Amino acid sequence: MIPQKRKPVPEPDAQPFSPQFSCRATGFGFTKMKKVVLVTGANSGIGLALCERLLSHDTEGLLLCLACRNVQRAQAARAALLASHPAAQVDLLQMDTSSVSSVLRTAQEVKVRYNRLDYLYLNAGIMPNPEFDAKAFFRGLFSSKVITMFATGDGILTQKDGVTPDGLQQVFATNLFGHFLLIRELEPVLCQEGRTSQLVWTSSSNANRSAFSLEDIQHRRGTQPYSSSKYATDLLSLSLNQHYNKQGLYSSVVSPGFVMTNLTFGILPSFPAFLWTLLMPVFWLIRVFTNTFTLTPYNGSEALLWLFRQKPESLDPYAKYHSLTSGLGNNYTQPHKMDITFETSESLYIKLLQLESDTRKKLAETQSAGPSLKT
Ligand SMILES: NC(=O)C1=CN([C@@H]2O[C@H](COP(=O)(O)OP(=O)(O)OC[C@H]3O[C@@H](n4cnc5c(N)ncnc54)[C@H](OP(=O)(O)O)[C@@H]3O)[C@@H](O)[C@H]2O)C=CC1
Ligand SMILES: CC(C)CCC[C@@H](C)[C@H]1CC[C@H]2C3=C(CC[C@]12C)[C@@]1(C)CCC(=O)C[C@@H]1CC3
Repeated sequence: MIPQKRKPVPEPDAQPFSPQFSCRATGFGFTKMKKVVLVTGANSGIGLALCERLLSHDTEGLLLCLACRNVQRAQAARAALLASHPAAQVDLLQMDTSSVSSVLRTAQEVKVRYNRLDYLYLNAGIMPNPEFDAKAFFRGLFSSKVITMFATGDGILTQKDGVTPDGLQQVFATNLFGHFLLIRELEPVLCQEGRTSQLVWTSSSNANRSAFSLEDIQHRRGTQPYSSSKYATDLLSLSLNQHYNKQGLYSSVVSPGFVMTNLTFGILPSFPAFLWTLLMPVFWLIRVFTNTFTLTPYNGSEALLWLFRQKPESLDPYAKYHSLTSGLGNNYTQPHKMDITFETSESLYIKLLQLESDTRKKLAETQSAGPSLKT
């Protein structure tokens, strides 16, 4: 785990039944309990902007935990957050969402460190080896689908996926399955009597039913693993609500819009970052026609922050909450019904439970075989 200096602030309450905003007695009188918020992929882009905005919203009432795969980048993000919010408590965890053992180890550490988890932002994500279809893009520019194309990226992007050392498809493992395992492992801290917890997924407008198949949930055979993983995210969120709402756990999905981050810079690799910046006036113009061009991580994190402020019971499990920015640059959040069915979400859930069980068995076998048998 990442070494860090911890500030002498009170630990969250040890009582599982204590309400979210309760006070507890300490040697120095009564102290308001901190809400514990964990964000995956928090060291850059939308995740980092969210952390910044959460701390601006409530510096002292939150215990923010950044779960990142790269220790140096995580430490840099923590330093940046503390520079603007010196009174904040920001912890670090090393976690690679694409690795089963890393997720299980991190979950264990979370359970040891914190005995409550109020918000879990499932934000880490990748779009590896993207291929931009310039021909389809120019055809799209002169078609009736031009606005949809700019809002969703539909029809102009494909990716080449890889396989993880656990034998899972890279995009599926990183964007969806690692997060699913994390939730399952964290059940004891997420589902506590007398308290609600929220899961917030960074999904995408690129989630598309046509890219997803229940017969191939990992998208081994297609060329749109990213779109498939985000559609699966939408389905999974619905089934998590079905299975966990009665235990006080609620799940929602967000579409941050089109945001310029490391992920999107990778789409046109021959296009250096400064050229994207030069295109800003073009993007501002496009924003007049589609409010999905949020462009900055700050704007893109709007719906993620909005959900933080909502009562989870009031949220619609069939809605995707979109971060939107108007032509004049004003941010707002709007729910849109998702193109998903209850039956498909349940079928996916069953398949994920089966994969979880297979993966755990495989890991146990590898571990019992001992390190000498590992390649
Ligand atoms: N940018 C956009 O237009 C949109 C983005 N999204 C989604 O937003 C989320 C955040 O992406 P964004 O901010 O754009 O891009 P960034 O690349 O800036 O952020 C992605 C974050 O995920 C982390 N990450 C990647 N792989 C892993 C892994 N295996 N384990 C742990 N962390 C990992 C990255 O860490 P590291 O720095 O080490 O790579 C990084 O912190 C993603 O889920 C993405 O799909 C959705 C719609 C639009
Ligand atoms: C003038 C040209 C260089 C403009 C090129 C624009 C496209 C590269 C982008 C238009 C819509 C964008 C988009 C995404 C990526 C970049 C675009 C295709 C996403 C697919 C990125 C990841 C997501 O999750 C959703 C985004 C939707 C819009």
